[in-house]
Amino acid sequence: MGSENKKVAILGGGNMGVALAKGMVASGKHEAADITLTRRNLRLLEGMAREGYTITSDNVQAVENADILILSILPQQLNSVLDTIAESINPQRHLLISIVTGVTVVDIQKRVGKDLEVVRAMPNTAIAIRESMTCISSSKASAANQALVKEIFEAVGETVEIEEELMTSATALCACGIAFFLRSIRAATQGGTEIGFHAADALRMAAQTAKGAASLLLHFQSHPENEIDKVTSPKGCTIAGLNEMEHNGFSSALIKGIKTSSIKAEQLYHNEK
Ligand SMILES: NC(=O)C1=CN([C@@H]2O[C@H](COP(=O)(O)OP(=O)(O)OC[C@H]3O[C@@H](n4cnc5c(N)ncnc54)[C@H](OP(=O)(O)O)[C@@H]3O)[C@@H](O)[C@H]2O)C=CC1
Ligand SMILES: O=C(O)[C@@H]1CCC=N1
Repeated sequence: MGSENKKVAILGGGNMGVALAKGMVASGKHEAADITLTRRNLRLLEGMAREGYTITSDNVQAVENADILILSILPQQLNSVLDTIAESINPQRHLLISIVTGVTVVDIQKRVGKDLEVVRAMPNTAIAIRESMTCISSSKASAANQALVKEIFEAVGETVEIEEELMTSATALCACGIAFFLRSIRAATQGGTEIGFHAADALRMAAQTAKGAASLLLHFQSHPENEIDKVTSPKGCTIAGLNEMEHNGFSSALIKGIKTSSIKAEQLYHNEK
């Protein structure tokens, strides 16, 4: 049975929970009526209810009505949610997918106290428009559940299967990465405004240029330097600007930021306990 016939409970209807639900329905493989979203402040999910999703503050009820459970709460909120739902989890029925940063499969299984199949997935906010890069670690799940999870996330973007040990690295590169690339577009916009464009025009121009740059790599499957070499004319303005950025630590700042995020991702849950 494919994921389209399954009832899904997304525990934690915040930024990612809502984006994931919208992406799943936009894929055409899921109906809003088959997806339940939970959060404590239900008022903030009223818009989703109007779109046909079931909303509730009752995590136990959501679990009892679902086949697939998706944990989308913050690491510091996890233990209390798992303690609430543990008794209602039926390992024969439920598959649990966790997108919670820095929490391992074993952490979840130990807290629930049952031999439950757990798959970790790390999507990013582009899941709302089905453009996520989702890293999945599902090697400990059955082949059927591995296929199910892949199907869910392939409907909302690209997927890659990775070792669980690399999950926090994937968080830094792909989930936090959305913010890093957006900040670079924001900075380009500020530069564009300083050299003569209205901010709104500069933003549109910078965003489409960034999209074109990423698309070149994906389309030609080429290395960034190959594409950069095509832009940098001898004695030209691109190499002058690029070198000025590098003298100011452009690549270094990005590399250091990604490493810092990866270390922090590892600590989010384990330092809380
Ligand atoms: N944001 C991102 O780009 C990404 C985030 N992640 C991970 O996904 C998870 C969710 O992140 P994000 O959506 O950004 O965080 P949010 O804070 O936006 O969402 C968390 C949600 O959980 C709800 N919540 C808290 N306690 C409970 C509870 N007891 N029962 C039900 N719902 C509860 C909160 O609502 P309320 O307070 O009303 O209960 C809130 O809406 C995190 O673990 C994060 O690390 C992963 C990939 C990308
Ligand atoms: O900043 C965070 O902790 C979360 C995890 C990945 C993206 N946002």
